Amino acid sequence: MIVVLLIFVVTLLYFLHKRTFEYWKKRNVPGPKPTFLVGHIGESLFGKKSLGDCFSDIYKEYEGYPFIGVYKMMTPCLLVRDPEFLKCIYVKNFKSFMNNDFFIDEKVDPVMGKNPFFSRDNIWKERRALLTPNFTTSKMKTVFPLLENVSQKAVSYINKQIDCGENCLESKNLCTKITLENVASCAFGLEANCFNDPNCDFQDIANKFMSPDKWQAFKLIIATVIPPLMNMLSIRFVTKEVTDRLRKIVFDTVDYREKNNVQRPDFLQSMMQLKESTKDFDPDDMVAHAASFFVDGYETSSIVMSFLLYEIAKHPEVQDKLRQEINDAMDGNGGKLPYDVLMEMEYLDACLNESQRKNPIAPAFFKLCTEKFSYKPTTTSEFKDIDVTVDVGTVMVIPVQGLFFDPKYFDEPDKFNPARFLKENRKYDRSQGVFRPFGDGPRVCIGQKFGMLQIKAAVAHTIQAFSVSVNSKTKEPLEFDPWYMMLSPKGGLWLDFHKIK
Ligand code: HEM
Repeated sequence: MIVVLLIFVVTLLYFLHKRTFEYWKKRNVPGPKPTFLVGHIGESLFGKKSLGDCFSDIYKEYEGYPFIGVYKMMTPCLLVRDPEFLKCIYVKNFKSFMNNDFFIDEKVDPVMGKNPFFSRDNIWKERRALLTPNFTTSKMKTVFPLLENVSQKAVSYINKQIDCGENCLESKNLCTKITLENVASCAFGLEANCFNDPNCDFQDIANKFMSPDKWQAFKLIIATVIPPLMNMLSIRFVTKEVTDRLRKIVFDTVDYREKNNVQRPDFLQSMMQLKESTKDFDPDDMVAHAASFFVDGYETSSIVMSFLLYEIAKHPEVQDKLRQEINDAMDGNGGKLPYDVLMEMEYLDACLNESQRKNPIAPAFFKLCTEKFSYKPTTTSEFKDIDVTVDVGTVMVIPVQGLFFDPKYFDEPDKFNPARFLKENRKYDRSQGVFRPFGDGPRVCIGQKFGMLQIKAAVAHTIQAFSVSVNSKTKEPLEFDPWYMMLSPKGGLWLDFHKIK
């Protein structure tokens, strides 16, 4: 009996495998041979490679092809190499690709479920429209003094560490303190106290939310690889404990402001106004959006900032040039770095771009096809002349890491070379617009301005005050934790700080 059952199961699996993995073959789309059940991401599922590396390797192998048929376990996905096709996905034919291949039901996870990143269709449109006014240039100018204040506190914190004989700090740890202080101040109008108390409330919430522990990493893998399982198994990104703590922070602060008639130029104030002026915007929406701002605002920016400091530390010639630009800007502005001046610092901008190119925090994105779409490379394109029709429900893989390290678009891609992003070198630019660290089109990162501003402010003040070098505790060449969906270097990025006299 058992043998018969076994033969039945094996036969069933064989036909399932054959049917699933013939999807691209039937459509004449080229691609590597998939592995039983795991498709092309087996090495990532077993922790041997990151998901970004899996797709980047396929990207390299299929040089000259505009797209490649791959499988995320048993889900057919189209990995897109052609920059023209990418433009269609992000901008030109946005209607066909408007959803991310991530979805969190707000009934399961009331904080992340209301985040635009995890929302779909018209609900996404409504939420995006509601939040957009909080991220305009004029809003950034309003919150800038709050960010400047935190940057100065970061400098005092590093100074204090040095005075206590501690020159060596872990970059991500330092940058998380900075971004947590920023979002606590800009989202809730509170001081997080991360520089004085390593166990402060916000740091504790952050540790529970996003620390690359195995369970949180596993949740991210499920959300990326089999998104529907998150809802089927009622898995929450933000645990009930963290949600309740964030809710208490928001309600206590709102209560205090209402009783004391306090007005502050921050995100929470905007949410309070929305509660008053918008039908169907209830206190839970206010909590979810303020909490989302907190969650989105600190982690991505702290990873980007930590790599920028590391690259600057590793390249003394870049550091000298950057410090010169900062000092010149400060000299011309009474020892200060006002918003407009910071925004015009070209070399700082180039360093940030180059660091994001070399260390992309999201090495692959996934978009969902929502309306049938056909693509054929143009006759002038350098890609092979093959076409494809993408059906509704197909997952599109944007191989960010593959594109950012392709020598066709970036000379000597392994080299940290900020000069490639300077205006004077634009005439040599061959990148065909593939550099999109914040995405593009209607779904571009809503917090791009805020993220860049907080990184630039903190890095400029730090580099002005300290010379930075890499400490031997950093394990080089860097190796990344394959379980963590964003970039997490094993052992951390340890940097030495020395006061500039
Ligand atoms: C340097 C830091 C950051 C990076 C590299 C980054 C990157 C990204 C990327 C790649 C996307 C996806 C874009 C797409 O789907 O095409 C995204 C979406 C998003 N980001 Fe950011 N982000 C950063 C900072 C922030 C900050 C500071 C906030 C808010 C305070 C934020 C809020 C969001 C939201 C809400 C979305 C979803 C937008 C939508 O789907 O409409 N991000 N981000």
